[in-house]
Amino acid sequence: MHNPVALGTAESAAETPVTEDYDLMVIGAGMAGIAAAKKCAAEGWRVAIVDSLPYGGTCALRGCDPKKILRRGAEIIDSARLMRGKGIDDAGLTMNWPDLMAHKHGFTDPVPQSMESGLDRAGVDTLHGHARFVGTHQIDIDGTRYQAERFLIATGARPRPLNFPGFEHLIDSTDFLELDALPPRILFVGGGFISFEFAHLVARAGSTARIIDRGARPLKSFDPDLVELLVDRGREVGIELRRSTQIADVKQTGDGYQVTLEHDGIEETVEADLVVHGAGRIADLAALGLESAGIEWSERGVRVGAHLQSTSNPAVWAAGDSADTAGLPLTPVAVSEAKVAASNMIKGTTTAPDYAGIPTVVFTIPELVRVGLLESEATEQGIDLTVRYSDTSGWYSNYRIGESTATAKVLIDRSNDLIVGAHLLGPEYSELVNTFGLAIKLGITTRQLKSTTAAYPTIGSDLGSML
Ligand SMILES: Cc1cc2nc3c(=O)[nH]c(=O)nc-3n(C[C@H](O)[C@H](O)[C@H](O)COP(=O)(O)OP(=O)(O)OC[C@H]3O[C@@H](n4cnc5c(N)ncnc54)[C@H](O)[C@@H]3O)c2cc1C
Ligand SMILES: NC(=O)c1ccc[n+]([C@@H]2O[C@H](COP(=O)([O-])OP(=O)(O)OC[C@H]3O[C@@H](n4cnc5c(N)ncnc54)[C@H](O)[C@@H]3O)[C@@H](O)[C@H]2O)c1
Repeated sequence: MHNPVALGTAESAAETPVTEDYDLMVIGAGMAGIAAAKKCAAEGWRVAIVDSLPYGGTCALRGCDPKKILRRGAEIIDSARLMRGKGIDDAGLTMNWPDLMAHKHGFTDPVPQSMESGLDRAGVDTLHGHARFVGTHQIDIDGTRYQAERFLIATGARPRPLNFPGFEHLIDSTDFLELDALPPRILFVGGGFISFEFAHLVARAGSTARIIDRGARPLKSFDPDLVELLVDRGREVGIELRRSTQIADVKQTGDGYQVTLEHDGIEETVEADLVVHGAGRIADLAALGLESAGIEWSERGVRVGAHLQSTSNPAVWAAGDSADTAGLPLTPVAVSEAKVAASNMIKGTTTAPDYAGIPTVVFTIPELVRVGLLESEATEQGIDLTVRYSDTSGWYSNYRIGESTATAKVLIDRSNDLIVGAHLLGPEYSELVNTFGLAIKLGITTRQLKSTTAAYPTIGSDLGSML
């Protein structure tokens, strides 16, 4: 933790004294901000980082990591159920939510201190408070003013504001990951990552899950055939999906909620004990005073050029969920963009991030995975495709664990034998996709991939047969 010392006066008309003068100030101590701060400090730059919340950001504290710890409980319940009558008696097996939460806290609680210590060791000044631009090269942090030659905006994303009557009754993903108990009936607004992942979790914990999506197709960025298989598998464990349905309003009723749904002009009211926001996230920029620094932005993020520098203020860079780039709002993308932005600042270069081969996973049970192009995108690009579609449910790996929903769709460019997309639905396929990602990134042909030998029997040894 850094104690500021007053240095001089502000460069602009502002009269508040400027406390420090840095080579780089990073706003947001999530995965993007921390990666960039360390990289620039390693070059001998004077670097400061600030966050209004404990250090660690969404992924480590309120997203990927705690979510997947809680999912472990659901995995065990589901795995035992799949082995019912095959040697496992799952009668009486239950998820103890408070114990699972305590297990989660065992991971998340030490994160802020350990992140901050790592930054301290790297020579980065660690600041706390809400940052707001007050000039092209100045920010205010809770009444103290700082000046820097450059800024990296890495403020992440927040739930998209909703406007139907009663929206204030919804809890968001952060609240969900802190729940003391799971109530019996949970309704999720939106048919994306958050709703599907949480619905698969609560369904194994004994709650009923209902997902309301305003679109006809949930999980739109994934292969539509595989999404339908996942929806069917979800139905088997009690997850109900309503498509093309709007929320008309949410009313509190004693200790629960009445949610009025509207589909094709017809209204229907359903009961829920909890209503969860899974209707998308927007860049967290509205309270950052970007106008004071002439920084163009939208809800997609800070407008940046291909090398992540602001299109309107050359002192400003952006990375991760708060940058308007072609990269998806995912942790590996945030880290990769932050490293590219830092490298461009240090070397004065104009490198663009390379998003090729970065996989994305919906951590449902089983998991849904994508890397590379969708089949429709590849066809639109005129690629002469071979589509290798395999129902892998009967393969040894899935037979062994009793899973009856598993599929692979691999898209291969016939002209050069390169994989352009891989879409998988099945247990442990979130590990297998990393090999597909490697092949896409490094331009490994299917012939070369098939020439490698995996340990047997492993999920990796199924890869050759998927090609
Ligand atoms: C429930 C959930 C599950 C997810 N699961 C996955 C997953 O499994 N895999 C995956 O790849 N991605 C996942 N994501 C997405 C992933 O968490 C984000 O893409 C990633 O955290 C973005 O990192 P970031 O550094 O850009 O922003 P963040 O980690 O959000 O960090 C931004 C930081 O900026 C701070 N901040 C904001 N405004 C200010 C301000 N004005 N002053 C000071 N500080 C400020 C915030 O407090 C925050 O700590 C998930 C997201 C959610 C919500
Ligand atoms: N495993 C992961 O990598 C992971 C997990 C969770 C979140 N995330 C990140 O967080 C982001 C946000 O997740 P998310 O699930 O909130 O959003 P999302 O963008 O994945 O899905 C939002 C869904 O909500 C629907 N929707 C929007 N407004 C609605 C309304 N008023 N009523 C009904 N439906 C509505 C949309 O049609 C869409 O299907 C994701 O884009 C993802 O990048 C990633």
